[in-house]
Amino acid sequence: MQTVHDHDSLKNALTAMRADGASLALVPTMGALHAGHMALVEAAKQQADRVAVSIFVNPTQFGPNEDLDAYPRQLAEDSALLKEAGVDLLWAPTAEAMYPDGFETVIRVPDISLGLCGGSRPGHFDGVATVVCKLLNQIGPDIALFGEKDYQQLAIIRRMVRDLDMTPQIVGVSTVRDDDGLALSSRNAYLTPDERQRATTLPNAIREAIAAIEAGCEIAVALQLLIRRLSEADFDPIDYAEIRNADTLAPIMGEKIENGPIAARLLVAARLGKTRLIDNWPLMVP
Ligand SMILES: Nc1ncnc2c1ncn2[C@@H]1O[C@H](COP(=O)(O)OP(=O)(O)OP(=O)(O)O)[C@@H](O)[C@H]1O
Ligand SMILES: CC(C)(CO)[C@@H](O)C(=O)[O-]
Ligand code: BAL
Repeated sequence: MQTVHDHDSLKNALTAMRADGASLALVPTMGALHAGHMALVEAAKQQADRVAVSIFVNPTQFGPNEDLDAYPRQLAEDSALLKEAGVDLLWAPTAEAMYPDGFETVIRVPDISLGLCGGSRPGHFDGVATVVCKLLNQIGPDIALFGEKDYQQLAIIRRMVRDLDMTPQIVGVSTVRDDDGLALSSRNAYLTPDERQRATTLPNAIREAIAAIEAGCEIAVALQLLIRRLSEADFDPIDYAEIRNADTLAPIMGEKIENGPIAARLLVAARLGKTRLIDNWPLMVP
């Protein structure tokens, strides 16, 4: 595996990797790799001849009071994992390489960024869309893979790529979970042992709400029960618990469904201690 930190080395590495006409997949990450990231790498290997992974803790997607400084950074361990997994290229740009002096362009995908994580993390998705656009331009992959755990992010990237006529195919990968159902996330490392146990309330409450809705319970009632269960497990604040159209992310809330059942997603974000957890699950709204 070749590891590069600057644009000239990246260009040379890509030219060599592409010389035989090989197809290329990109897996963008912020590092602190876990089995969720490695599932993206495995899916990438199935779908392309060569795999590139980027690791960049992107400052522009963190709000002023968020965890940019605390975010885990472990390039040596990450690099060993990627090498072991058969990754061909690790792109780990410096902040200066990504954002040179005078950098000012912003990519905004305004409607899909409204609400959900975009509501509780103002500006977050401008930072994500801009850096993903740059990563896709820098690497020029045939496909790029993203986790469904960050469902709104995936929808925003799909829309950006479509709107800007970008060529990579965007592939979504199912959420990888621990045995007890908690979605893997680099931020789970912030949880105390006690919080880690209580964190399972999040996927459990989501699945219960979905079972209730699919059995005919009113959406508003099921969401109230979900919020109550999270509060009882000391999640505070609960940033959102919403049901959205699975494709467009348009809200679905108590209106009469004319052409039901429709494919939807129940999405939740809530804080447990100092850790903000997100999760989402598919459902059919009858
Ligand atoms: N449990 C998971 N299953 C599948 N994909 C995942 C999972 N966790 C993260 N990913 C995906 O990996 C990519 C890189 O994510 P990132 O580096 O932010 O990791 P993370 O664990 O989501 O970290 P964070 O704690 O910041 O949310 C994203 O496309 C993300 O959706
Ligand atoms: C897509 C991404 C790598 C952009 O910084 C980040 O938001 C992430 O890790 O999900
Ligand atoms: N996994 C999404 C990146 C973030 O929360 O900033």
